[in-house]
Amino acid sequence: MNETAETLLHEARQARERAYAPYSHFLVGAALLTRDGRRFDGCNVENAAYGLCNCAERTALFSAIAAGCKPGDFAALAVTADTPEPVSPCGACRQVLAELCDADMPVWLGNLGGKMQQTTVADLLPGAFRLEPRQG
Ligand SMILES: O=c1ccn([C@H]2C[C@H](O)[C@@H](CO)O2)c(=O)[nH]1
Ligand SMILES: [Zn+2]
Repeated sequence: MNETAETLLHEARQARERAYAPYSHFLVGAALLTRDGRRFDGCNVENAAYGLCNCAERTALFSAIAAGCKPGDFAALAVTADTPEPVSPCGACRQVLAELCDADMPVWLGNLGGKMQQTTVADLLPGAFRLEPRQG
């Protein structure tokens, strides 16, 4: 595992501890790195109206956008949860990743046991729907 992946997964694990998940009790953390070296963390935030639950990945991406980042500004994302295998992002997050991140952006998926799987945005959602095509 490279140093950036290790650092980002460590931050994702810390962000996971801030998850608000009283309904599923499934805590997830994410850490997003921008090309200019900034970091944005995310955790899942649930709601009694279950459809409003927001995943860790989207929390990180949306807070980066809210801070002024633009699509394509991102270099890598790490996500972790307490799963037997590296956590697998949901379809909604894959769609948001496909819109905001470059197709070849690395995504590091981890678990608390230290397993790690490297993938990319395009591998997570091949043939993603887009109104304005980006590469991939
Ligand atoms: O990759 C994932 C998968 C699930 N969740 C959240 C959504 C919900 O709060 C809880 C159970 O699905 O986990 C994430 O944050 N990221
Ligand atoms: Zn999701």
